[in-house]
Amino acid sequence: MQKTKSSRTTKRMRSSTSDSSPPARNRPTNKSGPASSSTPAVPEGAITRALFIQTMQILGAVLSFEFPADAVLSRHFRENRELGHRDRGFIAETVYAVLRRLRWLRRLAGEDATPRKLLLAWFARGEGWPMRNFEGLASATERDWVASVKAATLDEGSLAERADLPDWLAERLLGTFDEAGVLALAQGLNRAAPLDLRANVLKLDRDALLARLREEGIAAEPGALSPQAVRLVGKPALQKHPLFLDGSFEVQDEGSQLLGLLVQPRRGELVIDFCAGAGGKTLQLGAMMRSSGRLYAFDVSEKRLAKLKPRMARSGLSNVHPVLIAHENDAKVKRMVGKADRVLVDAPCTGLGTLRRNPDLKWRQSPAAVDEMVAKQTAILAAAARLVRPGGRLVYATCSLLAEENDAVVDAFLAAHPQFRSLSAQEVLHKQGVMLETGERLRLLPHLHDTDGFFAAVLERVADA
Ligand SMILES: C[S@@+](CC[C@H](N)C(=O)[O-])C[C@H]1O[C@@H](n2cnc3c(N)ncnc32)[C@H](O)[C@@H]1O
Repeated sequence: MQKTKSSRTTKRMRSSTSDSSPPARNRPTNKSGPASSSTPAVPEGAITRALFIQTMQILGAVLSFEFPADAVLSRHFRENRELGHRDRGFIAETVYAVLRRLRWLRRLAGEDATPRKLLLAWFARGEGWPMRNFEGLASATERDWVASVKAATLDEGSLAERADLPDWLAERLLGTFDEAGVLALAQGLNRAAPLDLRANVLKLDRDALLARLREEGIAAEPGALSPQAVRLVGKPALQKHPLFLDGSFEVQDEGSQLLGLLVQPRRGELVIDFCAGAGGKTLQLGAMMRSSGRLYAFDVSEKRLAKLKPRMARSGLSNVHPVLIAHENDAKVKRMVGKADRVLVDAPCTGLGTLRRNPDLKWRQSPAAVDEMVAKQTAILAAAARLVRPGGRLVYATCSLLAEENDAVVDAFLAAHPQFRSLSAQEVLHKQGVMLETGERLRLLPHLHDTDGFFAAVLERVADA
């Protein structure tokens, strides 16, 4: 991507897209910084031509859907270190906004609209810019087009169009929700996610973390669901904060924290996090075990496991053992058959519950990808189940919203494995003070719980099986 200099600067903001470090994206304020002698003046609330072009180029790269949007943005920011925090925030927010409302924007701008047109349509209708803001950015002909977009009215459209979802996804969701439910869910998924922290209970409890943050002027509230969660009021930069560096907290969605509570590991146990990735849940489980017993972090991705290492060092945990496996039936897995007190399968999935953070996923996923995931999930769950000792617990979880990846996988597993029975997720949570009315299986939804979308089932291997 071509490098361009921008001038939308001044106020300190930041944008990081890694899942293991504090994020994240900024809300654009539509207020330009003071014009310097080297930059042309822009109307109040508008942006410079350079920033417009840069945003358009990145949007073009993202809309090829070759790579995840957060990877494209991270790479661009790495390669353009001169870009200020405010400009980064503006670019990231704008690209994400267009991805969220892509279907609507294509209806306004034309199905084959270029990134440039989509961007102009977003500023005109999504941001509601006045015509004067387009003067330095668009030609006279384009400004006529912008005026027509501003005036356009659309018919009601199909459910998928109204929900800004691909047809196949809206159809699948109709298997679980009614039309109003799909629309409410889609609206929840189109909002930006808040920033949640998890107190590392090995070092301090949630209330102590909250007090320390507030002492330093960071506005925060206790999480509504997880007793380990702190929800920040804004999105301050925390990557260099002493409490982050000393492992007092990690960034973790509050909904994701409930999965750790469903595993409910105890001191001295042998616990396996079968799909540990960069260890978001491993670290939580390790702290709940008070760094005792043995906690194996399996994953097939060397790159993801490598990201766990610095997090382990910060966390102060000494009970975590990362293990790279080739596949779910690796000999390293087989050695653990029947030995584990608890196994978590945080399965690879379509990730559709995380659309607040990864809005491009809805355009990148497909029915074929769902089928592929279901086959993988089924195989991983069966392999992981073999590790559970009689009387031990198995938790299957995804951040998908699709019944195919959730209930259907668990139902098929239970039908084929009579030695396992279902436990009530609600009861497991209630016993830990989380008074969520979730029923037998945990279902978290952004528009209802203000968390990412999660599903989890708690299973137990019967004692004499
Ligand atoms: C949803 S992510 C896990 C996220 C992680 N638990 C966390 O909290 O950060 C799913 C993980 O499953 C891993 N995976 C994929 N196939 C696997 C397999 N056959 N066995 C074990 N892990 C696998 C992926 O590499 C990925 O890291």
